[in-house]
Amino acid sequence: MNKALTIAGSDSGGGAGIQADIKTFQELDVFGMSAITAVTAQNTLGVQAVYPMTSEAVAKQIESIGEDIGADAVKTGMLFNAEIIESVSEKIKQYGWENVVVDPVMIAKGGASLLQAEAVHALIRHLLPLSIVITPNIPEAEALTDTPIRTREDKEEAARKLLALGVKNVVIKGGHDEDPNQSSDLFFDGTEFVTLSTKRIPTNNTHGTGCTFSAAVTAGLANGASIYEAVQTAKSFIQAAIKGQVPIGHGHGPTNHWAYRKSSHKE
Ligand SMILES: Nc1ncnc2c1ncn2[C@@H]1O[C@H](COP(=O)(O)OP(=O)(O)O)[C@@H](O)[C@H]1O
Ligand SMILES: Cc1ncc(COP(=O)(O)O)c(N)n1
Repeated sequence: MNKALTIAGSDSGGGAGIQADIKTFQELDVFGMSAITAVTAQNTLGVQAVYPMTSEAVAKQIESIGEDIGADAVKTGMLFNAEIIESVSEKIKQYGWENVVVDPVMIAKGGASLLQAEAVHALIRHLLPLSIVITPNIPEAEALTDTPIRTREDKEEAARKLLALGVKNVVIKGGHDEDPNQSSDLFFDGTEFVTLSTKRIPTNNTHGTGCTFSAAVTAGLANGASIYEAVQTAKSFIQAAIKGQVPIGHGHGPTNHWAYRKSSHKE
């Protein structure tokens, strides 16, 4: 029984955060568990409120899993503040977890802050060195490296800077790219750059794409895949999920977490 733990925020609307992660784990045959860092009141229109947990409450949830069940892979999403980042990092070290996927969530698509600006430094200092792979989108990669990203060369430069911070592997996701035809993610393991491209799907329903993608990478690692294999499957999973669409709510709708299972053509 392969088990994965997500340490992230709750999205009441069900499209991102903990909810997206657990749905994705389930779809990829992994037993999903959670440590909730914050409760958000959220829907397809945006984030209406954020209620962070105490760092103690987060640590306790992780201990409950570490002391009894264990985890084959762990992912982090919304961590909100420096105290939570520090206690999550401590617990990851305590339990010796190595398959750690860090999705450095900073800002929701509607603009709400999911990580306090002063916590970026704590993320870099405490958590990034414990990760096996990090999955920033373009604005997050820019914030972590102080590098504006416009071109492919900029992405490579940012990826190199992230590895210099102690990161072992990185995927810079291309959802925010200008390219109208392709959505291309750049994978870098310190030696080779590999681009994973799929056809860009014209849609507003991209709420939770980043969470879903990094959860799929985590599920792959829990199932024993290599990092690159896990990233490849995650790219197919998110492509199917965006294509599948779930047109609910009045704003940016979520992705379809069961579409990959149902699709006969896994791209
Ligand atoms: N319109 C789209 N069509 C196809 N793939 C997309 C689209 N938008 C995002 N993606 C893919 O979804 C994943 C998440 O990317 P991104 O949206 O950049 O993350 P985030 O949600 O963290 O901002 C990446 O694999 C990216 O290439
Ligand atoms: C609780 C929570 N965590 C993360 C996101 C980011 O979502 P996205 O995957 O669209 O960047 C979110 N909107 N809410």
